[in-house]
Amino acid sequence: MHITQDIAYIGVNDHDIDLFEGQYDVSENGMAYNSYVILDDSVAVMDTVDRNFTEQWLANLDAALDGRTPDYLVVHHMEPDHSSNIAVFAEKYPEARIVASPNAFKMMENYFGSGFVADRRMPVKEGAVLELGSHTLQFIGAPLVHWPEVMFSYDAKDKALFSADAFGKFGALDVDEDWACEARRYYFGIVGAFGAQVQKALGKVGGLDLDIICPLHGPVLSENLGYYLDLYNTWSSYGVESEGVAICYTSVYGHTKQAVEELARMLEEKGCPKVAVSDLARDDMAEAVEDAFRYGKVVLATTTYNNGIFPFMAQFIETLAEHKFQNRTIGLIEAGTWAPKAAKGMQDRLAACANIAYTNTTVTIKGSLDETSRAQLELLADELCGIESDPQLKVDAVTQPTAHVAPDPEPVPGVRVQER
Ligand SMILES: Cc1cc2nc3c(=O)[nH]c(=O)nc-3n(C[C@H](O)[C@H](O)[C@H](O)COP(=O)(O)O)c2cc1C
Repeated sequence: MHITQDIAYIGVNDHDIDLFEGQYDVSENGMAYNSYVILDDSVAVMDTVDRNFTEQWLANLDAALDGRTPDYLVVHHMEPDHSSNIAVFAEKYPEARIVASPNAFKMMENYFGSGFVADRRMPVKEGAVLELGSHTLQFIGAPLVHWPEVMFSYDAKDKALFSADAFGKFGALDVDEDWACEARRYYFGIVGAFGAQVQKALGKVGGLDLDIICPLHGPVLSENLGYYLDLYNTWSSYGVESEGVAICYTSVYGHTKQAVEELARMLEEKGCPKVAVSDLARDDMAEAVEDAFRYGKVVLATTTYNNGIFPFMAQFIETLAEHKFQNRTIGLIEAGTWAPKAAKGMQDRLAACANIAYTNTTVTIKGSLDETSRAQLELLADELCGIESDPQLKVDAVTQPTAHVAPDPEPVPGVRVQER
């Protein structure tokens, strides 16, 4: 498939994969491993593909070469889903030179043995160029987007940016689906922790005259590139992409779930533009992470669990913190039967996240929902929707001291309680 007159697509679709990078569920729509070839006076192949698709990729390459021989293999990223066939390529095309960052060559030795292609290496650094004829490749360092060795390359003739994993998405190319949802889940899962480095890379490409973005996963982007660049700028600066509330919860016996459902209904009734609800034990946690980054307000609802918080919520907050979750407003709903303390447990873990604001209202469910906790839910919904609450609601929401439970009655002399 030709992308431009001289740039051909030679990648493959993977519908056998269930978990990408060992954790992201792609069992429904698979993955694409993209590879390209620039056919000019010289021929440059841009990255290889996953080791499970060697034959198909070589056949695609062969067809695109149409009898020609590659002069270069340009390696943008060394993750095995792109680098696994470098050794196969090097053996099949012994004259071709390998172009990559110095760090990439170190990784090649780790994967393919010391001295690998030592006599055919072309290490390139920031700003280096490779003349192919009418096409000139300019190399742009993009370290930690998302591995240390990553680089982009820019072809001035076709105004094409080869962007490594940046601007990629989950999903094979023979599946027709919305780009943003699976690109957002992919970004926050895989690149999310490296926002500062993505910002730096965006700064380098911002001034380029771009017509095409050729990522290593997902479709080639060739229209309205500003939409994609703006999204990457929002995501990598940890900005709020959409107005709305993400509610992420856990519940064992349904009481916390009931509170979440009542809160979601209240938010919708009060005009909240979007309420995204995730059950952290049953839904895809990567989707919940995506929603937590997408919206500016997040409600975390969980049960007190052996004096701590429920494991899925602990894992979720840890994942958010690992991905540099920040700049958000958080509302907390805690459940407990005898000593609710999940709110503190969640806040202690969220202390690792920067610039987190908490709502004034925390909802405490002791056993099951009652008038007080329902009033707290209403207060929380008002606050999240920017609505001034009825003063009476604030009174109703005050947790009454626990009704004094009378001690067991003293045994009446002479009356024996039947021991079971
Ligand atoms: C294994 C287990 C441990 C719990 N530990 C506590 C606890 O330490 N303190 C407490 O107040 N409630 C504890 N609970 C009760 C829950 O916090 C919660 O009140 C109960 O599960 C009802 O909420 P749910 O219907 O949303 O699950 C525990 C529940 C379970 C299942």
